[in-house]
Amino acid sequence: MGARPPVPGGRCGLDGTVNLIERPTAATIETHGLRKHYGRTLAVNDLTFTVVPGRVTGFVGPNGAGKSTTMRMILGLDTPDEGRALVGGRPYRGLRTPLRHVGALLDANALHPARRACDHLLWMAHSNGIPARRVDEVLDQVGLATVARRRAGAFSLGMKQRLGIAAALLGDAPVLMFDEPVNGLDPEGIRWICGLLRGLAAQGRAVLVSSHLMSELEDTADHLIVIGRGRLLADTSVRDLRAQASGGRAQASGGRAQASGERAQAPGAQTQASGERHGLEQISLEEAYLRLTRDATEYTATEDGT
Ligand SMILES: Nc1ncnc2c1ncn2[C@@H]1O[C@H](COP(=O)(O)OP(=O)(O)OP(=O)(O)O)[C@@H](O)[C@H]1O
Repeated sequence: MGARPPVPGGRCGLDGTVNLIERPTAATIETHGLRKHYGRTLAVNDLTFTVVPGRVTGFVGPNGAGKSTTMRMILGLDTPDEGRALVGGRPYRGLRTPLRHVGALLDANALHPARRACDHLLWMAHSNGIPARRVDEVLDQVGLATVARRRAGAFSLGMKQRLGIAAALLGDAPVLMFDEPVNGLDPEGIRWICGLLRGLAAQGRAVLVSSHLMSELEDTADHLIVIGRGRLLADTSVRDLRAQASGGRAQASGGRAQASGERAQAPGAQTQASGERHGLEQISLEEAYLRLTRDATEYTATEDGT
């Protein structure tokens, strides 16, 4: 079925729907034994995890760990050498109207620079049987309503991120996936997206989000998939990861541990049951993450940067 071109009228100029009936998928992402090489680089190595509905799952790992590759395989943009990825129990490539099943932002620059923001979204909506009124709704939701008719190529990185998020929201999908969505966003924008992610999960959607900003994830994610060198290092709740790392710190407490304990006292830090049990101050999620991934970090700078 071909996409219909936009017509003038209204803020984004359209009202029309292409109806494609397809059974909605469940709100899950599953990977089973995913493996992917690029030449001699083993980017993803026997990766199995499930993202469940109703919570924000952070997808974290050092640079080059394989997060983007995994997300591309989930979206059928890369083919695994082994294993499979399913969205709502089905392979992405088998979905006729994929935006209705999974909304994703992988690369904010993946847009036609000469196309107006609203037209970019209208084409996506048409090809996925999504009512055109959703375009105005999502532009409002991401704060781009006033620049809807501007060419996307002239957008700043932060504006492109918002447009990418709008595209992900377009299909009202039960599964959402964002690859470093806070890149380029200002502090207000970062706060906004953290709230948005929590809200989407509270509606019962499965939300998978990669980020290097552990402090933001600490307040946003309920669960973490941690990978390093393509392998699964942890599939754990945020609470358990911090509690476990804090337990480990008890054997090696010192000045550094004291410092991280102080940080955990900051507003917003969660009280951890096991920490209280052992009479420990909790370390931050960032510290827990660094401990977990220190042997799986490929690219580290020397201390003085030389
Ligand atoms: N198209 C490609 N061709 C060759 N190698 C690739 C390609 N895409 C990824 N890789 C390699 O695969 C590995 C995993 O990369 P990937 O981008 O998935 O990691 P990442 O966890 O998303 O990293 P970052 O946090 O830095 O974005 C890296 O060694 C990377 O160089």
